[in-house]
Amino acid sequence: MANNLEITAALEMERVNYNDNNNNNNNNHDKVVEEGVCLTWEDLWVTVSKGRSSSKAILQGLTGHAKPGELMAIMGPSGCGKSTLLDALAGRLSSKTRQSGDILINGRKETLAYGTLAYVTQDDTLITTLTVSEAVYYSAQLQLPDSMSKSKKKGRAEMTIREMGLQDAMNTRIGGWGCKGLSGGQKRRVSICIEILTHPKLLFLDEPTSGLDSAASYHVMSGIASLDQRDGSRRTIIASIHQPSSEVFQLFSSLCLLSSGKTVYFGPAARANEDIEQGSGGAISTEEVINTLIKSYKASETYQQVRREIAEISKKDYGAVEKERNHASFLTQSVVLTRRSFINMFRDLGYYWLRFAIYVALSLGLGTLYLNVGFTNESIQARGSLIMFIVSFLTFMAIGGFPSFVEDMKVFERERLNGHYGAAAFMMGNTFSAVPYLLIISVIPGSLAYFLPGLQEGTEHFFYFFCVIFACMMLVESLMMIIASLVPNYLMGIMAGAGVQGLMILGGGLFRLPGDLPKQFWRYPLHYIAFHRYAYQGMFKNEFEGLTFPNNQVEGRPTISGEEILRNTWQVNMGHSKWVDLGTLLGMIAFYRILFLVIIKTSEKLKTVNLGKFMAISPKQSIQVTENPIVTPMHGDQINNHQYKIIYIK
Ligand SMILES: Nc1ncnc2c1ncn2[C@@H]1O[C@H](COP(=O)(O)OP(=O)(O)OP(=O)(O)O)[C@@H](O)[C@H]1O
Repeated sequence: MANNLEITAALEMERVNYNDNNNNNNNNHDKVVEEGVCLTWEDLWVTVSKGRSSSKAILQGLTGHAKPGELMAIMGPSGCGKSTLLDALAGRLSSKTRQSGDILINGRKETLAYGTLAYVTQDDTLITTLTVSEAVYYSAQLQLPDSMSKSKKKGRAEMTIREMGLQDAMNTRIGGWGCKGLSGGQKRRVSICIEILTHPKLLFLDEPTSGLDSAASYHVMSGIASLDQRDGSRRTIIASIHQPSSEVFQLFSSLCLLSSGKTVYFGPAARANEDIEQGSGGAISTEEVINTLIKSYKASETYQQVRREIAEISKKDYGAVEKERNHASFLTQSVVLTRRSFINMFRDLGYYWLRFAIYVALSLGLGTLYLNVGFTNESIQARGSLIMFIVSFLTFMAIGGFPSFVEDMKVFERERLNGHYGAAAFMMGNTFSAVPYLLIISVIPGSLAYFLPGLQEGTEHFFYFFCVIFACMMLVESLMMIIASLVPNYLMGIMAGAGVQGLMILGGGLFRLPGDLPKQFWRYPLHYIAFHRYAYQGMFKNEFEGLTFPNNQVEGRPTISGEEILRNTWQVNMGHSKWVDLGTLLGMIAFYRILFLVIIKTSEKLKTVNLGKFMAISPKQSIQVTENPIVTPMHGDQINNHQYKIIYIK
């Protein structure tokens, strides 16, 4: 932990850097080299296909620009395409949509480095158990390069929190059980802090004031508006916004007003009212005004002015955009994510502690039910059913952590989409952070369930028992993470998880002995892929091998050996040792985790085009057109008139 002196020094350095930046910017103005990112878009169409032969145009030929130092509002009624425009400009459209037109950076096709673009989503998916300073500092560690010292990262985090006016809430937890936490506006500002840590040049905000009252909206928006003045880095900020108050509206320098995916007004926010009044040509109702404006917009002087400005932008020298920025290494990200997740689990009572208490209670229940089970012939059945309960039900209970897994996935999806870290680092953090808790559950409740009934004596036997419980719990958690990455909500996840585990328990070879399992499905493949099979068999060998019981069934044979019971009663495969069964379980953990990684990597490819990186697009240069592009009729007349190209994004 960096001490306060170091942090103060780092804060001071950040300020000096900002001032230097400011001076450089001013100097650059003298040399007519503009700083920052200028975004232009021309004839931008976005469509989604509706069935085989038709598609719906969400954005219809939009043209505009956002310059450095500008705060632009995208406004319009619900469903007019604000979020779609924002996503298109940020390169985050889902791969299900199609896009055509030019989106350029500083008049050119450029790729912005990681960290120079940020996107603040509408939902505040935050880890609620963390305090504001922890949440922002963990993010700083995940995003800023390893070469930056800890104290500098801490300084950057603190500076950003102050920039967004959250200094008084620095040590307040965001939310969580039994904690009032932050207000909606404060949460929104934490989300913004997390995204601006890298000092992005281009900042997108999707409805930053949604759900907030007018005072909170003003607080959030004035924080955003003043970002530029505070660090002088001439950011280009674009925000979609719904019905802002006049105070909030005055903070914007330009406005893009949409209706049904078309431009109603584009230009300086201060002139909007006047221009709209003039352009509406005496129309009275809002609908009439909008229709008149849409019709006249492309023939208007305002539109010609926008086109002239775009042409000018392409001629201006904005200097080179940053091509590459350093990022925290995979190892750092894995360690930070493990630590963050560990703390989250520690503070979230429902995650492990409640489960731990229930495990203790159940294990005490088992201990008293099977107390000193003894070595009678009846104890054979008792030992068997005890193991069956432990392997099936105690591990099944890991399903209780499912809502938390879903929350983890939401945070991951936001952070991953914004390019904070990779899927592999998340998988590592998620795997290792759970290990200490599962070890505690395996040792303490495991000991109660083992020693109270008096299962087979010996350190090796208990060690094996503990390893199998631990492996099974890791497996159930891994399985649940796979399910969490596939289902849309936790109710469906819990049902799917319970269903899959129920089938595996049935096919494990205990409720129906392996030889009696129907061949189709139950034996091949279920019996072999259900981890319960290896857990049951390993646990049975561990318990029965080496023991002898009285035989009260066959006359003339006073005893029966554990090996005979395994072979004849439980049909256990004695061809390999119990350690092979344990090894198989450990191998399955690795397999499940790799499968989880593959699924999240595949699904993120399907969901979006860019991850954290932004690539300006131009139909002529950067987008690959499929060999035989199917040109879908899309508001046919307009397409033909304007000769739009339909472009398929890879
Ligand atoms: N991937 C998609 N598939 C189908 N329709 C879509 C898709 N994305 C957006 N739409 C539709 O396009 C229209 C515009 O959606 P968008 O979310 O951009 O509107 P919005 O102006 O941001 O609305 P709101 O203010 O309510 O958030 C809506 O009718 C929406 O249903």
